[in-house]
Amino acid sequence: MAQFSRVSGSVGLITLQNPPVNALSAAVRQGIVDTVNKALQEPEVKSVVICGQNKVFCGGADIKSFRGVMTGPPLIPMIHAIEASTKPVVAAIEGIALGGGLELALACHYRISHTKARLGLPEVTLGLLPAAAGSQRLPRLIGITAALDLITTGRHVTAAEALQLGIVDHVTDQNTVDVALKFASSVAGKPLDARRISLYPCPPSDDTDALFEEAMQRVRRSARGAIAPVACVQAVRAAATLPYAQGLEREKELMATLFTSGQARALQYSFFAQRAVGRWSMPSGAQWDTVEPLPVQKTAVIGLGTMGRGIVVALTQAGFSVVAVETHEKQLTQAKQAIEEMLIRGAKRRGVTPEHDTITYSHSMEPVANVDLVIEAVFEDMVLKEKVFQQLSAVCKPGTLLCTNTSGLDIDHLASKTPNPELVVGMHFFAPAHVMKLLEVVYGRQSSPRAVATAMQLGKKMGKVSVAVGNCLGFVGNRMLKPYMNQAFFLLEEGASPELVDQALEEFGFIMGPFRMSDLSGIDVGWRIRKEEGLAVPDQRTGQIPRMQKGCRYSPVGDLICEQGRFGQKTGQGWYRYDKPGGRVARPDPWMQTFLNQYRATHGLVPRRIDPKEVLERCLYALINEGFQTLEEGIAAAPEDIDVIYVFGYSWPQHRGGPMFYADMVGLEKIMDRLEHYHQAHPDVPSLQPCNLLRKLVAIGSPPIHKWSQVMKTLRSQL
Ligand SMILES: C[C@H](O)[C@H](C)C(=O)SCCNC(=O)CCNC(=O)[C@H](O)C(C)(C)COP(=O)([O-])OP(=O)([O-])OC[C@H]1O[C@@H](n2cnc3c(N)ncnc32)[C@H](O)[C@@H]1OP(=O)([O-])[O-]
Repeated sequence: MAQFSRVSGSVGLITLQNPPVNALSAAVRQGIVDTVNKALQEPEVKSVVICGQNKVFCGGADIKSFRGVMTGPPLIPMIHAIEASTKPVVAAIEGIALGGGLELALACHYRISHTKARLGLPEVTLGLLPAAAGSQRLPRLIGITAALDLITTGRHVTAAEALQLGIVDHVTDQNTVDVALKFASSVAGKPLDARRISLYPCPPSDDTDALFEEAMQRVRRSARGAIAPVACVQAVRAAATLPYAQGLEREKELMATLFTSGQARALQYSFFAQRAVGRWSMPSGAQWDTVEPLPVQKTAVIGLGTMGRGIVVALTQAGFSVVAVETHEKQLTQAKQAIEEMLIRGAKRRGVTPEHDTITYSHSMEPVANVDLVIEAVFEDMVLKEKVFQQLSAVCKPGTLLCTNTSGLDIDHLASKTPNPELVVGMHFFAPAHVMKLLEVVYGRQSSPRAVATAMQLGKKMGKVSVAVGNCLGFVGNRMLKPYMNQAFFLLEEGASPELVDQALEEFGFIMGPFRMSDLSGIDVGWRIRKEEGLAVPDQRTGQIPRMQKGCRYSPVGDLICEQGRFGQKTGQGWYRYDKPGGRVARPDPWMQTFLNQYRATHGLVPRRIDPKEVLERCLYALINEGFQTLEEGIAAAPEDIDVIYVFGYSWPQHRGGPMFYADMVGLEKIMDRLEHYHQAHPDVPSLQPCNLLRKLVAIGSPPIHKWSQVMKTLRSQL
């Protein structure tokens, strides 16, 4: 809806009303058409201000309506009527002006913004492009290069940057609507042609072709197969090369190719999935809106290795005081320096002053006595973690939450080492912890709902996308990664090369395939865990690591190259070779080919040609099958949880929605059939055997993903 009121005699005020973000639903669009007509027809009204209810201008088109039949007045004519108005129209921008919201403001003759407002055209993040003339007006207003940056990245700009770019005419920290009303009456009757952006020529560039060629290459490199960024470049090119009306037609054509695309569906699913995971629930029935989090101001981090340092930085940047504990003096000094440097870099990037004085460094636990929450981030060793939890239980004040950053060890076991297991939860950050958005909040059998609520709220305050999951080995993310990695190893045994496997998954959209990722994070990390699990241990009789363990196929290729000191980037050699230890550029290594040929010969394996399709199906379907298993067990509450974990923690390409959304797109029956096909070929690999939940969903006709949660409820009760 939109409300019209007359203010100070001659200014008409139009207020958009559709909380929480005044999205341009059919009713709002109709309201704008009606109120603009009213303002233009009322002779007393000399100028108009458009603002949004609740100090929020407009969050753009109503994303929730995209899957339905579009009703109500179309956006473009509505927006054109504003620009064509003979009375000046001023946009009073508070909170946000995003997508169609900014396009609405660009049709106004003047834009006044509050200092705290954020503006942008983020349509590309939803698999779309600015389709209410934004791709034609913005380049005309701020130039091609700046417009290309905002439209192909979808990034939000601050009011200060919007003023500097020329998107807004004035920024105020006063009441923006009042300032806009005063301004509107001051420009009443003034000529407006010079304020109609669609009439502006697009500022010329030295070499338009070269500029767009370079932009297209850049966008294609970072898009990882996403189509919307490419269409955005094409739309802006239309603005630079065509008259406005033709450019608008081109914008419409391009939007039509995107609107119904699978990628747009995936990205919009991902948008709502990110919001859905915030509405967490536990098997006990406790959930996000029925549990009050505990207050947290003072925090502590125990262990200042790579993860601990990142967590200290993330907590400090979120405004918490931190006690940073590292028992090794030398490690403490190095950590202090590293943390300070990260804070300075972060502050520079955000244009703020670095916060240093809220961190207390200590090599003893004493200063931890009065904190509200502790995050343990010591070496991934259970015995060491038990000792730390016992020390914390002795030092901390009653009611202090004890959180562990373990990436997969048993939360219940650690909790059993403390007098208050209800106050123990996992907070699994992803490296680098001050950069990666994902946080797995892991509840154990005795974790209290308040402990979970507190960890989830802390994650949100740290700017993380937090997902609540149950306790099991590897939780959700790492647990699903195991069958994915195993398939990658098995494919090497059967004839593939690391390059072939990685290329198939990188063409699918992953930033890095399993072997390049493993070289980055260190192949020895997995090797140490496999040794602790008793897998990577040679048989005393044969001296070889058995290829069948507990009746299941096991591939020791990763263990064998670690035994040769090939840990990846950090040693300059891993699955690939690098120019030096710490090198980043992976090059195929002839040594690897020789090693794999010898390994196959040793184990009587006859290599065969493996096509990328098989790589994708075996690695991704095994991972997806494990995902269904975690849903079946209730470790993951809903498919959205898994998909958000994989998009924000494991670089699953967002334009493919996530593993479970992808499974829905591919078709559950096909996934099950292909798994059965590969399981027949590899009966000693249980992770290829379709799990019950997948079978049941197929048996009842493969309902769409948004129906899975309700099906799971009944199925879990039957399973
Ligand atoms: C023609 C035109 O060219 C094209 C085609 C378009 O215009 S395409 C649309 C372009 N617009 C966007 O991309 C902006 C998308 N929104 C956001 O980025 C963020 O929401 C936010 C605005 C920065 C606020 O963040 P927040 O953290 O304060 O709260 P929230 O939890 O995110 O949001 C609060 C609630 O509002 C809902 N919501 C937010 N934006 C919405 C929108 N545009 N449409 C419908 N619902 C929306 C959201 O789902 C949540 O609902 P619920 O979960 O409570 O039920």
